Amino acid sequence: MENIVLEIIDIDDSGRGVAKLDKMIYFVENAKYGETIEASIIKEKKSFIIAEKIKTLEKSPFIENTKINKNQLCGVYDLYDIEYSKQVELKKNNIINTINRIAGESLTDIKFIEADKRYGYRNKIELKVSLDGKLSSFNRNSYDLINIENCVMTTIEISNVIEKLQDLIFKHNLKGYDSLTGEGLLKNVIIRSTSLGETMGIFVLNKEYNLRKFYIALESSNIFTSFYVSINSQKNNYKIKDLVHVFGKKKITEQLGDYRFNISPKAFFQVNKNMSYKIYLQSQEYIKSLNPTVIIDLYSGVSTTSIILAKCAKKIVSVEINKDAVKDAKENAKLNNIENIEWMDISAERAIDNIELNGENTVALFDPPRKGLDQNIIQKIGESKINNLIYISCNPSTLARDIKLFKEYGFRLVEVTGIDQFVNTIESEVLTLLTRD
Ligand SMILES: C[S@@+](CC[C@H](N)C(=O)[O-])C[C@H]1O[C@@H](n2cnc3c(N)ncnc32)[C@H](O)[C@@H]1O
Repeated sequence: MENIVLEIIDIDDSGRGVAKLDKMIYFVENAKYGETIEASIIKEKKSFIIAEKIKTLEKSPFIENTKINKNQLCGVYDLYDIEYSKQVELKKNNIINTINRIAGESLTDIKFIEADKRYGYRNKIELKVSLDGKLSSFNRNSYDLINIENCVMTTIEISNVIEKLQDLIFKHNLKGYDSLTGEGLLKNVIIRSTSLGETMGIFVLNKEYNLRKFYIALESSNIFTSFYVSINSQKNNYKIKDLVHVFGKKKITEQLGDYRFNISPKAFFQVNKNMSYKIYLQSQEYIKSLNPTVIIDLYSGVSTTSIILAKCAKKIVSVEINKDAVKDAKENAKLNNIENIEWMDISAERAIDNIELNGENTVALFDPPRKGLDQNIIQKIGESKINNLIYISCNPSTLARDIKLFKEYGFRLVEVTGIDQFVNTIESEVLTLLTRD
């Protein structure tokens, strides 16, 4: 089949370039927004075609000369060299089009809170290690490793850790891990930082191994405030299993406005400190306009939202499945002198059957993982007396699906706010307010 010429007019949710030709939609990996390419067809479906980029014919007019190379990205940042105003336009359109298409809305514009920093914002990173000990990151959708030089998207604290940690790994001859053979030692290096200058490190090892000398050197280098190790021998599984605390503090502390939060290694915390605070402040604005008696905070993590909203209601019910996060949350409430939160350390799906949903003036707030809400939760809320919902999401598609379902129970979409939490990627955080009479 002959190659075709495509102009990339959009970027989809998973970062692929989107083109239209003869009324057909094309998706192309690694295509830049705004460029014209030569491509070959890989797979033809009824309503779309997957194509492969052969070469760039005309460069995108939106590309900036950032001088950043792929060894400095340390992850997938499809928009890293696209000018910021275009990134904002793409993200806004992505949110608007997704909600209109899936939830049947007709939005023409939404509020969008732009990022305060283009680089140096990520407070968490996961790195892999090649067999010769080089800190690396996975290439998109594969186990291929890209050796890293430094990471332009991470906080300065994490960049400093990476530089010193690499030296120590080389000095002690630590072996990484080979995904093909399943051999080696150091599989995954997770690094977190906070704006108070604290850092946490977690090594995921392929097997038990005596690293005493390395740990002593690591501790005396003062790279990490807190350090843990986990063993996971399952082939190509890089996740944290049981954790062993090796040295330093057990938790690190972050500050948002006047609030402080202790975070344990398995607990979730938003990856962009400044922008996440804006999410919480926007939620607070919505809550203040609703003036509820009770707030039900489902998927509450270390209760960041519950604590920031605590003074706006008589009682908060905070629901989170991760028991470590709930322990942190209880400690965090004390740390911030908050006394009106009740916790449930079970799944939201189970909790929804045990929470009073028909009390006076209750608002439900959701902040689920990417897969969105369970149908049972939507049904229980839909059949309850709750008339106001705040839904925070990092995935516009599942958010839109759930909005559509809430609309069947009489809710209407009042406001949508996009927040640029994941700068230089197509992803955004989206905050919505839904109400019914
Ligand atoms: C996107 S995070 C939001 C956390 C918190 N609202 C924040 O802003 O930091 C989603 C949280 O949901 C929790 N989670 C995942 N599945 C859950 C479930 N089925 N029930 C309750 N919590 C769940 C995760 O552990 C995580 O803490």
